[in-house]
Amino acid sequence: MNYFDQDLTSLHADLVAKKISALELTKATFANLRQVDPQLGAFLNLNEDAALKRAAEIDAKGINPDNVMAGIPVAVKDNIVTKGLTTTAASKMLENFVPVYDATVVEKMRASDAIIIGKNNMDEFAMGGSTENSAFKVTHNPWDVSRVPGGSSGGSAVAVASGQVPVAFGSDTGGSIRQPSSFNGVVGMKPTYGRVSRWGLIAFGSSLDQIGPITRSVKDNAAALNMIAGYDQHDGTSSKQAVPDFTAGLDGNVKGMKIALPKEYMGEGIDPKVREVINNAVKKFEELGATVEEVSLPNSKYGVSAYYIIASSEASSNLQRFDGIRYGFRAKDVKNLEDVYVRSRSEGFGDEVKRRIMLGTFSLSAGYYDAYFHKAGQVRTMIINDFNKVFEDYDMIMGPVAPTPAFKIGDEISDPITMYMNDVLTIPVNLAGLPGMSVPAGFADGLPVGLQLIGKAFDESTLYKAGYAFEQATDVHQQTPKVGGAN
Ligand SMILES: NC(=O)C[C@H](N)C(=O)O
Repeated sequence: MNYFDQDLTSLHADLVAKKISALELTKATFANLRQVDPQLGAFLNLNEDAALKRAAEIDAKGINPDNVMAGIPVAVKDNIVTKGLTTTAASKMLENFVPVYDATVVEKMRASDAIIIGKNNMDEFAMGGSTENSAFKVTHNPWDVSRVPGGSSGGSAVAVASGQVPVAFGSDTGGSIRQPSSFNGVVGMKPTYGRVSRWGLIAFGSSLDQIGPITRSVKDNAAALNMIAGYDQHDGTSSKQAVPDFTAGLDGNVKGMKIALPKEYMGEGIDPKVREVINNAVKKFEELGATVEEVSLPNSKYGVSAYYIIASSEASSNLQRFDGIRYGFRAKDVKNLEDVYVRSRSEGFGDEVKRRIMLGTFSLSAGYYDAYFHKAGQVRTMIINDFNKVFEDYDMIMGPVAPTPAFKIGDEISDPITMYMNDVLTIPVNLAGLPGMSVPAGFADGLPVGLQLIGKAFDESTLYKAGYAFEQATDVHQQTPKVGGAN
């Protein structure tokens, strides 16, 4: 069974009415996955035995009619630790790593009786925008298998887009949920920094990383965020802000909403076909009674440079723990201690990860710190100020997610700067810690294009409200990709 014709509401109704059991649903999910995923490669490892056992337990105790996630199969990006289930971050360094604890989000999934189906492919340690940096496999875009799925949460976005699971969880440091969601025609939310616990997320850029849901519809996305949001004593940066019900207020009404369209997001470097899709979305919002006005985020253009200094600096520190001693990959036939470090890290990490470690170590080193890391922090403040100024007058910002639709596998991987520029429109949102969502907006030459909605801190609700209204007014989200509908 694929999930193209079902959403969480209808699945939940069927489970409660016992039209299908959680066990039958789980079995059907694996049966379909075995047909579909060999063509796509969204999963790195499956959790089949444990999932079937868990589904039977959930059936035995009964589906809670007030919990829409009960008995629902979900997929999890492979940088989110799962107790007893291999978690590799798509790195040779962690090829055989079986965590001894669950990430807080995974604990919440288990507490909600969601069923973890497996772990999704990604760029190694979440560094990349195409999933081509995985040490293990290539993931293909279900709309055109010669194209990348985006990244770094490419496997999670493909698992949902191809109808294999109704919900997947990714992480977003500079666009890693939103860009693959845009490339695959699904809904992806990067929540406000602090909204979701990072405990158990294998750290990349700790001041930027957030976990968020990927789904086929806005309402499903809101329900999935309900499950994972909230303060966690294990994550000092998680927020005590009250968590609203994100599915409330989805009424299709955006009359009077004031929306800002940054001119920098629609200018040079943006594929004209992407711009056309976004312009049509603007018209749709205006028809629905919102006002859309052009604004400026003048410092956006410095975002990519600042991000690759900040994120790489944080990564160089976070990845020090992979030293060949404590856990993870250790090189064979080593001569001495230094050889353990050097060879384990040289052989265990892929090229992009090494590039970031070197970049980060350089920008943190004495003599360069002020010129790079400190300066990048100042740029970050300017970007935050740009957003604050716009949000004095507007409820929400919108624009494209990425400058282009999905590109061909192999086309950009040898050119890091081109790859980094993919994130030019998503990175500022992470630097400012704001919520950002990709909603399917249309197609360019048969490839999905996402609309990015950016909100005030802790105002995911406005994004869901607007995204829902847009979704109801278009049929884009009902289209299905070439690969996925096996049975
Ligand atoms: N991790 C992310 O959010 C994606 C970004 N392309 C990066 O490589 O850093």
